[in-house]
Amino acid sequence: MDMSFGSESGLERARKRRRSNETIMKNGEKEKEINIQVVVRCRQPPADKAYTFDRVYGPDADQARIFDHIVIPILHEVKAGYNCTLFAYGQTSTGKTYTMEGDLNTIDGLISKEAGIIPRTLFSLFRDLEADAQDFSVKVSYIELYNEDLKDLLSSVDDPRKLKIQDEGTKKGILTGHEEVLVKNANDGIRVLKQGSIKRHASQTNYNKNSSRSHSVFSITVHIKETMPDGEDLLKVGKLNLVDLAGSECIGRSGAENNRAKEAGNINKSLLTLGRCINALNERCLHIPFRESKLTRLLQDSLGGKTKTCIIATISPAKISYDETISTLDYAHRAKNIRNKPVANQRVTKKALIKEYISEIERLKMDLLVRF
Ligand SMILES: Nc1ncnc2c1ncn2[C@@H]1O[C@H](COP(=O)(O)OP(=O)(O)OP(=O)(O)O)[C@@H](O)[C@H]1O
Repeated sequence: MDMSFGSESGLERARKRRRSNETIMKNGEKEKEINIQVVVRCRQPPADKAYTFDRVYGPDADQARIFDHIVIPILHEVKAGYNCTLFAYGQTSTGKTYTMEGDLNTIDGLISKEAGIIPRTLFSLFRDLEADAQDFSVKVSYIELYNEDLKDLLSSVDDPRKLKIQDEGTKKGILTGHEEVLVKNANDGIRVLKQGSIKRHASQTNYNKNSSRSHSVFSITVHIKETMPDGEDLLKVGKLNLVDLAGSECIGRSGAENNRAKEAGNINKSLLTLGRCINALNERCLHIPFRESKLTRLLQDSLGGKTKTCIIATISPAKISYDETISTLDYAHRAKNIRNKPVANQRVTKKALIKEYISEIERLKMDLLVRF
């Protein structure tokens, strides 16, 4: 006998949810698969090949337009308690650092026209949080990955042993042991960013007089207090990772020799692993080679995980860069098919947060004991 007559059977409901890419989790929350967002920023688009992306910007797109279109919606998700990642990918000298950082100088406490995503994010975030008149706190961290070594750009002690990427359970891919600096306002955040940027590995290449030779991740974590109807205070936590990847380059043409050639080799190797992970995710393979580089271990949750991710692919206007441009577009096109299952972070009680801070203090004390 068909027990579901006149109403939907459980199987039919599950089928419908699968068609809409929706799963109901144990705690009753809906988990929905969404595609990674891919945006292309080009100073002159290639004429003879067609691709489909979420958005494409030409040479007339200024920093404010990129921020308003791409980042504002992501900031809403961060404030709603999601983890989000935005990363810039592209050939060397195509504008990744310009897009992510741009001009970091402020005039009378205001950002410049050429300011990129990070300074604009800090200003927009503080403006919104202050307008909402809720209790909140904002912390930032800044790390770089150079030649497969992680470095905390905000730490006064240079001890790479402190930094660890978790491999197990729900914390898989999460970095621990790095400084998280509490910032009071946007200008304070920019001061911290500038302080870290000075320490970042950069050198002159044939293509770029200030080329980033490392991958960097600037993270902004926001805690917002919410008071429940029963009077209990809960904290909503959202995080935004802003990733500036080192540029992919053709070693022969970029003039890299000796250590610089080794650097370029390492950069290309980690980007190659990132490409292999994107391909494997795209082809729905069972094994994704995340573990083969620290870059992909760090980005694991952003690719096929619970994070909301957007990739900005930057391409060159130069004819000589045609092959690299096509390679970037192919890379970005494949990334477009990756599906993430974003889940909002659980609200935490003050008690749970204090417990977390106590264990963090214990861990830092142990670190000090080991060092001295
Ligand atoms: N859309 C743009 N408008 C104006 N200037 C730009 C734009 N994109 C990049 N530039 C300029 O081009 C130069 C190279 O840009 P940038 O350093 O951001 O490249 P990159 O992709 O980060 O390079 P690398 O991978 O070598 O670090 C910089 O001087 C930057 O100011």
